[in-house]
Amino acid sequence: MTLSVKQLQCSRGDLCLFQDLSLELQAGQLLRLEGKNGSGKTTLLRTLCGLFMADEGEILWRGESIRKTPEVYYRELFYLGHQNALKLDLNPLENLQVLSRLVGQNVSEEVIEIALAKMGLAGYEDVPVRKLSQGQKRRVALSRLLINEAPLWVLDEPFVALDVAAVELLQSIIVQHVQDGGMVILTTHQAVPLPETKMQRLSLDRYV
Ligand SMILES: Nc1ncnc2c1ncn2[C@@H]1O[C@H](COP(=O)(O)OP(=O)(O)OP(=O)(O)O)[C@@H](O)[C@H]1O
Repeated sequence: MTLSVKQLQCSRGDLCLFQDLSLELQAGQLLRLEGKNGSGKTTLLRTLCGLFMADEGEILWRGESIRKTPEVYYRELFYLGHQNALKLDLNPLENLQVLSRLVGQNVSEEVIEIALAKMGLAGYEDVPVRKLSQGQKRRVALSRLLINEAPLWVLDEPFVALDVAAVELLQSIIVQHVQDGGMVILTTHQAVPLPETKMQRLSLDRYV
């Protein structure tokens, strides 16, 4: 299981954010993407998820272009962007049910309740998401990490809005996923310790 990025170039308008960017990530590895505000981290993550078109280069998953076999790639990819992608009128349980059905998963209510409880949301299962705090909303979105089956996680600033306990919890979930042979690509401006021996770092500052 390998993700290969070859000579990628991305622009926003007339501004070239990065070019000739290549990387390779294997099972059991983590990539920490670094760079100042506006350097193109979100653009790169969105490009890796097929949500933004690169000017040049290619992205291969298991040796095949993600454009050629998108159904394989999207089954094995979990993307969490800045937005939590939650329906405010639905409660956490309903949100997670809908979101897992969208990716073809049928997760039982019990499994979702366990995930919510692990994320510190026991007792909030039936509360409409609009009544939750920012950090609680983020915790609902992050509960998806505990129920999805994708090996490749792409996480854009996952630690934002979390308190110290939730940061530690998320850290341990990421470490466990990597230990289990999964792959994680993330950005964070926070100094969160992650397992150095399994981690690659890539700074976009050298591309601008
Ligand atoms: N929708 C858009 N249209 C035009 N330009 C955009 C758009 N989104 C982002 N940009 C520009 O692309 C550049 C890279 O933005 P991007 O969000 O990828 O950076 P980032 O490294 O994730 O930043 P941050 O650390 O602030 O989240 C910025 O200069 C930004 O202004």
